[in-house]
Amino acid sequence: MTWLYKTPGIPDELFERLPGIPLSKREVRLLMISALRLGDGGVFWDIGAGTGTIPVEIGLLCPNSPIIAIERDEEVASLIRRNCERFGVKNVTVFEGSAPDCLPNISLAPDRVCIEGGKPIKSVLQEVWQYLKPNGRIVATANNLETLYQFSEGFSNLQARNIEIVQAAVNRLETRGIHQVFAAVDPMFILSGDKL
Ligand SMILES: C[S@@+](CC[C@H](N)C(=O)[O-])C[C@H]1O[C@@H](n2cnc3c(N)ncnc32)[C@H](O)[C@@H]1O
Repeated sequence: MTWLYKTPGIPDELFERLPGIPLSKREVRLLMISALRLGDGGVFWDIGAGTGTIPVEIGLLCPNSPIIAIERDEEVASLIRRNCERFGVKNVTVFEGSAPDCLPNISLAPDRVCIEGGKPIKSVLQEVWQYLKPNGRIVATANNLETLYQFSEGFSNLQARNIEIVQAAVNRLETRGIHQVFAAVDPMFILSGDKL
């Protein structure tokens, strides 16, 4: 099946999933994409690409951008390839490796980076910063205070500009038994910062 709509925000259930492999929920994904401030043609790295929702969405939005999806798990890397095929995305290269160690092997320097995996966090951030082009931008996600703090401190130490942190709280209406209840979608912190 090829997804034909141009607006981002593909419904979660349209992606192929693997048990236990996380997926950024649609509403959170939209905030991440917005925070990236993409331009078609720029090089994009997604570190810890998981199910591949971000490379798929960005591949559709920016068909002229080289997109590198970095994923340490071989099975998950294959899942990303299948999701790209499913949505007809042709400009994603899946790079199997563990960040930060694998990053020097990527030949194209990025204009935009999304950090969703990799430890220690500060080493990943420092390594990415070295490769990030001038006027480049990093967006990182955190679902706990420790990660939030490490990214926040990491951005400050690197003297990133225009640091922003947004905490999204999204609730979806669900049917539970005889009731319609609002269920929280994984609360997420979205951090972003620019390199001069
Ligand atoms: C939270 S998931 C990303 C989900 C993704 N946002 C999506 O919606 O499809 C994080 C992924 O990072 C990968 N990962 C964790 N540490 C990594 C590392 N050091 N290098 C590369 N990938 C890593 C995990 O295998 C996992 O698939």
